[in-house]
Amino acid sequence: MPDLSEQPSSAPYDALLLLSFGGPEGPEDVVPFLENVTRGRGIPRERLKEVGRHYFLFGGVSPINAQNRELLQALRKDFAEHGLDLPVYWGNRNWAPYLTDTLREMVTDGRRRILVLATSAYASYSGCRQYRENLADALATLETEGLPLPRVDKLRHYYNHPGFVRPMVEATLAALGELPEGLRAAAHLAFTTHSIPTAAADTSGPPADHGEGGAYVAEHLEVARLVADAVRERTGADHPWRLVYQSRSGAPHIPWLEPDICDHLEELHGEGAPAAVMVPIGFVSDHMEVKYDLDTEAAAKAAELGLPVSRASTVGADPRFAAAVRDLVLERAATERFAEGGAAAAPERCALGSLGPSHDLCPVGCCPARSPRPAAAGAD
Ligand SMILES: CC1=C(CCC(=O)O)c2cc3nc(cc4[nH]c(cc5[nH]c(cc1n2)c(C)c5CCC(=O)O)c(CCC(=O)O)c4C)C(CCC(=O)O)=C3C
Ligand SMILES: [Fe+2]
Repeated sequence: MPDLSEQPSSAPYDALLLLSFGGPEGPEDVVPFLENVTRGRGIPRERLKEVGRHYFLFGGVSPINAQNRELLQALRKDFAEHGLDLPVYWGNRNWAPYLTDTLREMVTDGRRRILVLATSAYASYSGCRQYRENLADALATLETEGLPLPRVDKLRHYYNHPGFVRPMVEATLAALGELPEGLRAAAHLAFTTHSIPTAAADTSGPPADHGEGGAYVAEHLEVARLVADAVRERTGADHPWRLVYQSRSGAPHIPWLEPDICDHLEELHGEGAPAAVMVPIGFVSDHMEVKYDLDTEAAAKAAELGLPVSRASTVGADPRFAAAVRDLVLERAATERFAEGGAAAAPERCALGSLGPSHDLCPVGCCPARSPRPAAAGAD
């Protein structure tokens, strides 16, 4: 007889929603996609033309949707193999399947208590609050349609979860292995993430974390350190490392996080570094920011300099990441049951390093928008 108390329970949740950015799937999608991304965001036309060109170089197809389909399959497989009976849906901010359509489908299917996994591991306006605003907008649309409103909660940031960090350690080791053998031991590690305006970085995370760089920079530095330490333990070599940025947009007079990966490669070359590994810790899959900004642009810069580089892969649909999501779902479900008086104890919360597990509920003032808008799944 199976012990039913051993069955993993996601109660009170009745569905998981994978919430992502979305990307174009053909040349005719590129301009409407970019219009969706930049609606009301004041991105210079020149930058948009430039970014459109990146997509056209790849046939107008972003890899991100295929990667999310893979992640969806990996999650369903992991849940099924571990007896977790929780349907998984997928919706995007900027392209089909659109979040509003998915949420409508979920409600029509009878889902009333929804947990959200965003494909962004860190605190920031773009990676956290903007998704919460998108959820609020979608809920408002369902309300105007007279549909019942589900309760929506968002999983905590998972940047320091071992299921996110450990695949990146393996990926960094693999990328070191792609460098010429004689250059490996002294190769630099360039941990890279999306640049954001310094004003957005400074106010990222809960108000208590605000200050220079905010939670955004602190969380990335933590992951960089965790990966660098684990790599040193495995190779015995003390690779110099730095956190750098990529994919800057916005007006030139507005300060964004620096240095840019290309400037950093130039600096490394100038200092006589023998080789470098680019480790895109800021991204969950090898989407366009990785394929173009690193594999195309930064790789060309390195070739021009004569600096050997390789690039570590992101976690993507790694089974360890899928297992981490299951762990986070079960943890949050148990936390809710505890809060509602249905469980004897709060669950353990898995996190590497010293920052500790991130908050479940974004407090008031977490990653504020420039102009305040309704946001779901938080305290405000
Ligand atoms: C922090 C962050 C992440 C990581 C967290 C997360 O994953 O959420 C991220 C991810 C992504 N960004 C993406 C694409 C774009 N981001 C843009 C613009 C911007 N991103 C920003 C930040 C971030 N972006 C910011 C501050 C802007 C400026 C304007 C604004 O405040 O909105 C623009 C407009 C043109 C341009 O400015 O480059 C595009 C096309 C794609 C899809 C890639 C694909 O298609 O494979 C993905 C996963
Ligand atoms: Fe936040």
